[in-house]
Amino acid sequence: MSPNIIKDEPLHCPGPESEDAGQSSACNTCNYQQFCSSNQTKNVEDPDIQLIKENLSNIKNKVLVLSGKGGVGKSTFSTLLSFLLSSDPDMNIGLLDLDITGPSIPKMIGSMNDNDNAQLHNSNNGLIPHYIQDNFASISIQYLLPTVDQPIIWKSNKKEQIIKKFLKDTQWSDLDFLIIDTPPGTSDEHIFINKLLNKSQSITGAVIITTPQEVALNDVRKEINFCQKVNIKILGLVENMSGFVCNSCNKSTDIFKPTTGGGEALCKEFNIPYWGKLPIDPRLGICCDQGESFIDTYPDSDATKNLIKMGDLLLDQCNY
Ligand SMILES: Nc1ncnc2c1ncn2[C@@H]1O[C@H](COP(=O)(O)OP(=O)(O)OP(=O)(O)O)[C@@H](O)[C@H]1O
Repeated sequence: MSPNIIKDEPLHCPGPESEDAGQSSACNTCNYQQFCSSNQTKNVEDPDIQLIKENLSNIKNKVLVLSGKGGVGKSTFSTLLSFLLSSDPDMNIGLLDLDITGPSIPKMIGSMNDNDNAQLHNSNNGLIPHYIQDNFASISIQYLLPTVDQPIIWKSNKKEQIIKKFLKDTQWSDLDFLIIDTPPGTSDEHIFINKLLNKSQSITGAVIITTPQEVALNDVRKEINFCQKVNIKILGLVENMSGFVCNSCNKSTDIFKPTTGGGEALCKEFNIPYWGKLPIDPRLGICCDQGESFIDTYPDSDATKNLIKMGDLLLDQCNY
């Protein structure tokens, strides 16, 4: 029996090739638990892995943006980092929106308005990503949907198919960085991207985003453990929404008192690089809503200055 014929798998099926095959809590109710628990499935090479490897061979660095909690600023950071890196005309940047059920990248980078229909071109040669500028392209499920407000309610196997399609069929040019914005937590998308990318080429590393709140920091521990378990290097941790700097008087207020600075403490605890803080800046949300580059619009802001330092740390770690 081949794993490909497994039908009606439970919602959180780890996949027959996963290390957790047959052993996760979702497997307890599955008819194929015994089969997946056996070692028969573990060495089955997915033929798509080779195709993914070939398709992504011209991408130097693949960086995941992760967080334990939702709404802490992953998409915002992925957008800011992509705009920042692409401000160097010698850099080629791709931004992959892996948030299949809640894609927000197209709006944040200004490639799609609320009334737009799909803009992605599905040619015989694969998916043509949407170019924001000559050296900055993006791909998102949003480009494939007929309307912006269409809900996406998919079981895990359909999500895996679309993630495979993005990795296997997107016609990226030679890229220096592919920034991959993920949904919160360690869900299907993380398991698939790790399975498909780590097997085919290796992921350069992950940047973890948190806020200073204890509740977010606790979830970051799970994210760190996930990265360690699947051998993804943690490039750095960013404490977002860390303090509010008033644009009129320049005074800084710690909104999440007394826990600000928790990100740095966590980095010391786990011995991972601390990349610094991004303050709450309402102009940042407005720029993302309008699809504008915050870095270009507010080059002298604290957030931009801190982002430039973070970009330098990334370039350093990737030997640029
Ligand atoms: N530093 C900041 N200053 C002001 N607003 C911010 C900042 N960071 C993020 N935001 C705002 O917070 C909201 C959530 O950000 P974002 O969508 O990037 O989070 P996310 O972690 O990607 O969310 P999800 O988990 O739903 O994918 C957005 O409205 C964004 O504009």
